Amino acid sequence: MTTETILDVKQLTMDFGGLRALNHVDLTINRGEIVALIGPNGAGKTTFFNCVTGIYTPTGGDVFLGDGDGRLTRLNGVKPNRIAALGMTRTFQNIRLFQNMTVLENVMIGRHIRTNAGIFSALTRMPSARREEKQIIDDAYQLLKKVDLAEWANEFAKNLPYGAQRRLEIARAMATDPVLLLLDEPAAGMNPQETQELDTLIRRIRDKEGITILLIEHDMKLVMNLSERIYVMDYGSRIATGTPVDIKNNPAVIKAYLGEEVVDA
Ligand SMILES: Nc1ncnc2c1ncn2[C@@H]1O[C@H](COP(=O)(O)OP(=O)(O)OP(=O)(O)O)[C@@H](O)[C@H]1O
Repeated sequence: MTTETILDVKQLTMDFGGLRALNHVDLTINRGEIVALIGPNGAGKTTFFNCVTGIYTPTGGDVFLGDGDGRLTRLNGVKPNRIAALGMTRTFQNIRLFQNMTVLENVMIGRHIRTNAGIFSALTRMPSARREEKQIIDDAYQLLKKVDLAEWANEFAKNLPYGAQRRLEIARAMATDPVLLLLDEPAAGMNPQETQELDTLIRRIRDKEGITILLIEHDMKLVMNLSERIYVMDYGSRIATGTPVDIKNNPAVIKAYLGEEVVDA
């Protein structure tokens, strides 16, 4: 652990009945890094996200969120909303937008977590909430600009092209001002052009917004291009960690992926 540590996961273990989905996994991320978590289907990647974001209570281990200045908060037992407010948010493997709300409203919902007024007073239009509401609209619009969706602000989410819906999910996750953003298969279902735009967007989020990124991804070309460090899991255990070059040439990784065309990117 260093003063730059944003996420420090120690010996994370998760059992589902007799199945050990995570087996004493350690993972550390420093401020400003783009890190990927990869592994064959069923390796435990999404379970890892669910445990660190408070959706599941792990069987064992510790999760600490850092502020990048040496202060760490232990997240064991903390609820997902509180974890988001502390600075870690995520997207999901399957798109989870409010399809019948506008693009702007989808981001505003994410933003409400950050404000005092909360959703109730916003919905009931209390006078005290009005100024805050205007601020939320402005902030949400600024966020849409950052993911190149400003021109879609008043469109229903369901009318967006697929790649744009995925970008909207990222904007909504960014609405809570995270220090660390967890992306679960952000390129899933994207065509090559959308994936290229996603690559540019993720870099921009890190470089311009200073947000640290951890992504789960099966698109090895994207992973190898984008990540500075990679963690590899198989059957719930961490089997390798290193730079993209290290990982490409790691025999344990090649063995885990045997039969899948993923390491030749
Ligand atoms: N809620 C649950 N109850 C029981 N078993 C579960 C649960 N969630 C995940 N598992 C099991 O845990 C293991 C790890 O699953 P997980 O979804 O974390 O893998 P993954 O690496 O994210 O896979 P993929 O790349 O296919 O999304 C699998 O064997 C899965 O069946």
